[in-house]
Amino acid sequence: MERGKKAAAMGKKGFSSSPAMPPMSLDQFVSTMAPLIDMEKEAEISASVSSGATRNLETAQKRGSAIFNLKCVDAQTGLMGKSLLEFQSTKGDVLPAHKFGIHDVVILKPNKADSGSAGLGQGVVYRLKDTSITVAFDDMPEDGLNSSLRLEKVANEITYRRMKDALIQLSKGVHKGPASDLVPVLFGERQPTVAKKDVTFTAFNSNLDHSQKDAVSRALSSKNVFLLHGPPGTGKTTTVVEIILQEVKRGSKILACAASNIAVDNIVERLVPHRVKLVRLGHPARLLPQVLDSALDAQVLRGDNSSLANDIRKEMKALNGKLLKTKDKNTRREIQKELRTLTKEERKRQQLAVMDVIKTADVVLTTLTGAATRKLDSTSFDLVIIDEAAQALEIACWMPLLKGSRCILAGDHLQLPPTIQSVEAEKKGLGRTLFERLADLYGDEVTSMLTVQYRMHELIMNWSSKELYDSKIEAHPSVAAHALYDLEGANKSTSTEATLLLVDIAGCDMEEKKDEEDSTLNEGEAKVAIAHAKRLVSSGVQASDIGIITPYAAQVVLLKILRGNEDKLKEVEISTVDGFQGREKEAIIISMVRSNSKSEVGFLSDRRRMNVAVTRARRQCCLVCDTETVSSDGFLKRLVEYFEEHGEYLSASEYVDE
Ligand SMILES: Nc1ncnc2c1ncn2[C@@H]1O[C@H](COP(=O)(O)OP(=O)(O)OP(=O)(O)O)[C@@H](O)[C@H]1O
Repeated sequence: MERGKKAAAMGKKGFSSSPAMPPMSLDQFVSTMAPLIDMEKEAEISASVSSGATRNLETAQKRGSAIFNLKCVDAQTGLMGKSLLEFQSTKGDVLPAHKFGIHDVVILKPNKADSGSAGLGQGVVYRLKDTSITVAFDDMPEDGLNSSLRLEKVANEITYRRMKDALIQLSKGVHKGPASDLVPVLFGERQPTVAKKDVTFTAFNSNLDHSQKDAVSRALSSKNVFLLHGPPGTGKTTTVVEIILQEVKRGSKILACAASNIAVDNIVERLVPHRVKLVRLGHPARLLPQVLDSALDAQVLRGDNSSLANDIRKEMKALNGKLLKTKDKNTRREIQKELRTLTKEERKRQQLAVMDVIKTADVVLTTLTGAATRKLDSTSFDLVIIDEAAQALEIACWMPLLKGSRCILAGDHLQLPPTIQSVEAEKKGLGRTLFERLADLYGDEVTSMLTVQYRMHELIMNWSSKELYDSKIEAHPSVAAHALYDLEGANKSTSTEATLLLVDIAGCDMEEKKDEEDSTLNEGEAKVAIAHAKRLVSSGVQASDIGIITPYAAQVVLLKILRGNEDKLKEVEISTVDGFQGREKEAIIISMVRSNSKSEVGFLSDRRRMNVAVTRARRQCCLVCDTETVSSDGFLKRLVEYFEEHGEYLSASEYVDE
């Protein structure tokens, strides 16, 4: 029987978020993915300013891939010699709507420069606020900083090149590489195996719950592949960290990766107190300040080979000085020869310094793309661990996987998948994750689900647990009944008492609209969401404990405008649902936006998006929506009914005029 069918017949799965797909062979994978990567690359390039498609700068601005009319308000040196420049709008407070993200590569140009011009410098977005953007440049741009400026987003072609390389390596066969035993298992040609005897261990973290302990034990027993399924708030990263510590104790060399820099840094931060020998690879501007000490650059600077390289550089400087003063041909030739030798030696010393650090580390941590760096070319690992694996393209996971003989993937395919720009590539399966594919292929045989959650009040959790996790999740007693008014400084009031609150805009004349970019927004609903945030703050809840999230980008901009400069609400975080994955707040206000006579709900019906939205809340979840419109979708109807049954119902009219 084919493996996928076999798993189904044995009742091992039923946990895919999309209809079960037939198992995929290595050849099929390579031939399907190659054109899809190109499509995705094209889609990203055409959305960036440098492409012909957006030569028109006005279009670039509309699309959010350029920010115009900026002024440089601060310039500092930091981050191992990088220059940090902060920009604000010359026109007003909040930056115009844009699609810049933290860590994006950008080019700085004079405001009116041609679209094809070289610009003043290229850098990496280091910090992003509503009112300012900070960029890290390798060198301080020499001039032009006093005039009006713009930033353009650059397509990140390196990632695509590296993914393509990984695909080529896979297609050539990896018979002799470190992953030679792993590849057949991940493509269903060979069964996964586990240690004959259960592995017992003494946990470093004495608080691990039963499901976490069980998962660690099964991970340690796995010989090729293990999936750690971590629903919201269940301590997935806590468990990953315990697995890493146990594996280090066993003597394994580990490559630990995640799709995002922040997830990698989270692991680094939690490993550092255990004095693990680790190194974090990556551009310093993309790392959290608190992990910079673990960065490769910082460790290289501390190494012996690096100080030798420094001595050589000093010698070269002296020789260059001599060269400038010497006219005699023979002496010049000799100095030049010596300089060439020293240059080679210096490069060699630098490389050795890097190799030293990587060789002695028990754990190397980097993003998936970072794992394809040449610095790791000659290093293989006993274990590759990928966190956030359900948010990563499968082909991206192969960059680290090719370097290891065993793997552990952690994630939750019932939260949002990776973002894909090309609609065509998405339709053809680029977004299907390895986590999901393996879950379909092997199911429970290789999977453990964490079942105790440490974030949400029981009422918030129960909806998600029942709808998506077969009612298997339980709330830890420390959070099961926690209320907003238990927070320091908060009072018990009608606004803080409810755990679930449904604010209905049906019949309140609050129809949705489209903005110029065709994104949907709803002003009435945005006002209600802000009004509820105000009520919470008036009841003593800290603004920084409140988050307003919405599926639509245009609604985010509108909410930020409506909040304005009100000091009281400044710290309230406003974001898209997708941008808030992985985060949490004590109180979450969800603005669902859709309100129309055709009962169209668009992408609200993606259960993974609503799962992420609701499960960001720790003590209160307030759903602002048009119950008539959204109830046209069966899944959303059940959500509304759940809130009606277990929470408090209010009409939006109660918030009008606030
Ligand atoms: N066994 C435990 N006992 C007490 N608290 C725990 C335990 N496991 C996890 N937590 C707490 O639960 C919270 C979430 O843990 P962690 O960051 O590991 O979760 P996660 O599953 O990676 O998060 P997300 O839901 O965002 O993916 C943290 O505050 C953590 O300290």
